[in-house]
Amino acid sequence: MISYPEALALLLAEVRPLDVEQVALGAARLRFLAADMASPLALPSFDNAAMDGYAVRAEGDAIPAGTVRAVAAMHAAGDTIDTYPEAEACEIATGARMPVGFDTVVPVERCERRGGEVRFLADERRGQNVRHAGTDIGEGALALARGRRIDAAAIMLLAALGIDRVDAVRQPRVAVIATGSELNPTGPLPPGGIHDSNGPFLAASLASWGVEPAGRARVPDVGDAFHVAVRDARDAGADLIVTTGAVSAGRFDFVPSALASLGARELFHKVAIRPGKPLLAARFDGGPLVLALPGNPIAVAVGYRFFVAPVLRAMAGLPAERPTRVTLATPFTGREGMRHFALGRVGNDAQGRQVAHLADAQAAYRILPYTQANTWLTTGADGDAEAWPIDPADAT
Ligand SMILES: Nc1nc2c(c(=O)[nH]1)N[C@H]1C(S)=C(S)[C@@H](COP(=O)(O)OP(=O)(O)OC[C@H]3O[C@@H](n4cnc5c(N)ncnc54)[C@H](O)[C@@H]3O)O[C@H]1N2
Ligand code: MOO
Repeated sequence: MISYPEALALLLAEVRPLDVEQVALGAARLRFLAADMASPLALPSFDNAAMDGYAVRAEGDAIPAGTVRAVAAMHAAGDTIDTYPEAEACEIATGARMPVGFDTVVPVERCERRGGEVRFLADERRGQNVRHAGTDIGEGALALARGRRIDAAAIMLLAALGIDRVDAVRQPRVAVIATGSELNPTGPLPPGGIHDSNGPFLAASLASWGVEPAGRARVPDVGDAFHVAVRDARDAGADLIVTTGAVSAGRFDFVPSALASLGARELFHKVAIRPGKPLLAARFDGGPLVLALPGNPIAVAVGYRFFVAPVLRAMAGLPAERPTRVTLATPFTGREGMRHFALGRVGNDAQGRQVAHLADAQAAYRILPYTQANTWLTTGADGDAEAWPIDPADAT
């Protein structure tokens, strides 16, 4: 049986990075930047007040308590006039550009205003409460690097820089097909029926990654519905088709033969992993990749996390994900020759060190421990473990 690294290498050899397209900032969330972005502006673009108060020109290093200054004007954020040549003090709002020659802001709480004058109640330092141009980012500096996910923080910076279009990687088009005659939507179940949870799980996971859906189907184990769903996904231009179930050894495990009859070339079937061993990968020449995940829910979670996500990363032009090293609270003994993917929780021990605990009672059919875990764990060479975010969309 093929090992996990061998299987992944075969799979990734089939992936080409997706094209780049220009996207409006409002539609760019969850995509990946296709190029480094240099800052077209300095931020802040001008020296401005950090507090509401009075702008003054300090004469020495300090302004002693009791100093009185004549107030010239109210200077608010967005005001275009910025010279008050005769003024001693200028009432100023947070964010307003510092008037020319003014260098210090005294917060209003430490001021006493009497008519046209202001008196300072405490000693003040020269230069305080001014945010200088370029102290967030300088003009021409690297704002965001290629491969950076355009998340809300990136959108905040891009918007502040006045950038309304970005070069981003095209979203991958992914179809999901859940197989199983026992599967039902939510609602009352017939005898022996279960609710489809793999389909909604994959749809949610793929949405959190930021894929473009290219079809979603739930098909029985008999008839030609699977063939139709695969053809529909190909016709919809899917880059990747993810199926669940019917891929192991049973009488109704038709996915391997159905994919072959549709003309898909098998890359591998069965990987030395737990859970998820029966997993199959195939490719339609000139068409989509197919990842056929075994039906048990946690085998689907593993298939998504450790096969689908690396493919999505490669499509985005990202390098392989790097897990963090963690110490296991109790040693983990898996089966020789198998790569085990375990659920766990990373937390602090009594000394404040980070340790990982394996979730109790893990099994491929048990969903509850998955909802309680905060990390995936794989065992490292030296008995320590590698920790991976539960949702690969959270990986950097
Ligand atoms: N004789 C053998 N039996 C099994 C083997 C094997 O190697 N030899 N492998 C076991 C392993 S490991 C797994 S995993 C499962 C995978 O089997 P399939 O991929 O063929 O999946 P199914 O039989 O269709 O389903 C397995 C299990 O998962 C439930 N399921 C399926 N789809 C969904 C869904 N959309 N939502 C929720 N639950 C789903 C299904 O009802 C079954 O309980 O095979 C072992 N057996
Ligand atoms: O390995 Mo299967 O994928 O346990 O459930």
